[in-house]
Amino acid sequence: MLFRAALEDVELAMVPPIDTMHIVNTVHQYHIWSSRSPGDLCHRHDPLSDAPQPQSSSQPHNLTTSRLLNNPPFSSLHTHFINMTVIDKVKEALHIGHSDKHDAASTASASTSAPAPAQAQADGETAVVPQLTDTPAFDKARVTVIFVLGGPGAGKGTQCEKLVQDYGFAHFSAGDLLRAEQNRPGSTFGAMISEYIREGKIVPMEVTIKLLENAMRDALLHPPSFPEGSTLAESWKDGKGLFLIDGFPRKMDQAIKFDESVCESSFVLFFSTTEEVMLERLMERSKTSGREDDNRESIVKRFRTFVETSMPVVDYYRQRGKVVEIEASPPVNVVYANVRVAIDQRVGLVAPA
Ligand SMILES: Nc1ncnc2c1ncn2[C@@H]1O[C@H](COP(=O)(O)OP(=O)(O)OP(=O)(O)O)[C@@H](O)[C@H]1O
Ligand SMILES: O=c1ccn([C@@H]2O[C@H](COP(=O)(O)O)[C@@H](O)[C@H]2O)c(=O)[nH]1
Repeated sequence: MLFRAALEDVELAMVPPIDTMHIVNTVHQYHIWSSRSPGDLCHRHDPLSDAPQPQSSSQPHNLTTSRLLNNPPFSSLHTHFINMTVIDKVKEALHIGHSDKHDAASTASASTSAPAPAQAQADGETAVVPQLTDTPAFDKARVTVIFVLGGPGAGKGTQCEKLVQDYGFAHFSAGDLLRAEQNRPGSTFGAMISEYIREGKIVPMEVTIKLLENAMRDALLHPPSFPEGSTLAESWKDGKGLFLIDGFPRKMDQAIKFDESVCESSFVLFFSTTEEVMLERLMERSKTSGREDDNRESIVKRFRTFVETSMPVVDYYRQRGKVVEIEASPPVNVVYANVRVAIDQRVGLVAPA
């Protein structure tokens, strides 16, 4: 079976038999849960789940997609799913269109080159479509979110590490969370994430936003500990929190949905430098990083995605006066001195000397 899912509270008879897209949307609208498996990220068994308990197979009204697809008038949808690649299947289940030229081109090429293991993994597993809300999970008066953007290898992670040390931020890299999910035993999105990362493409927003939201929730529940009464402790008191969200949002849909369903960001730290500098840094990093996308072919694709898909996000925030641009070419400590000025001015935090 290609895409098994447990649908809660829906009877077959209740699903209106209209066209294929309508059915896919209907599938998406109802709650789709996976069986859950242990994971170790941020205290969660499943970092994509916001349900307190796994779905029990004995629950009433438990309708699998396989049953749905095998029943007329849905069987044509079944055939449709059989002919799809991993990325297509996920896009369709998440009802994401092939809206931009780059995505369409990359998907087309993936459809002829999808690796067998990825296909096998997607074929045998349960689909999880994370559900995002229409209202923010966190109050921006208590939770400070700073987005950290810049091209691949600009030095975002390096600067974030220093900010964590000095200011007590919780740092979540969207790429790291995706890689952890990719490697989590039992993840139904592992193969899909791997394929997107290798192609330098942006994973469907539902997955990334849910990973970020859950990581933030866990950090608020288990805040870092600081000496009582210190400025850093104050930042995490009474449900308050300070977050660096690194390498996100990379696409406009993510930017808008994160604001809507997680928390409005305060501002964007944007690290700018040339592709030449970034390429050199990434090639150096590739000697030790073990990252499957730290190779020349993936790096070129990532650069293209950055220019075509992510720079419009930076421009969107720039038009709203929310971008602090930092020249990222100089040595780490020179860059960091400018970062500190920006943080001190914009957040009003004072790091220990
Ligand atoms: N200012 C700098 N000068 C020289 N090297 C740097 C500088 N900043 C970071 N580096 C090095 O460049 C490489 C990329 O840095 P880093 O991993 O922080 O980039 P990134 O923007 O987080 O990358 P990605 O988007 O791919 O995750 C690392 O090996 C890091 O040590
Ligand atoms: O919001 C995001 C962030 C990242 N990705 C994918 O992950 C890789 C690696 O990201 P890094 O920030 O360089 O660690 C990126 O190329 C994307 O494929 C994503 O899909 N969505």
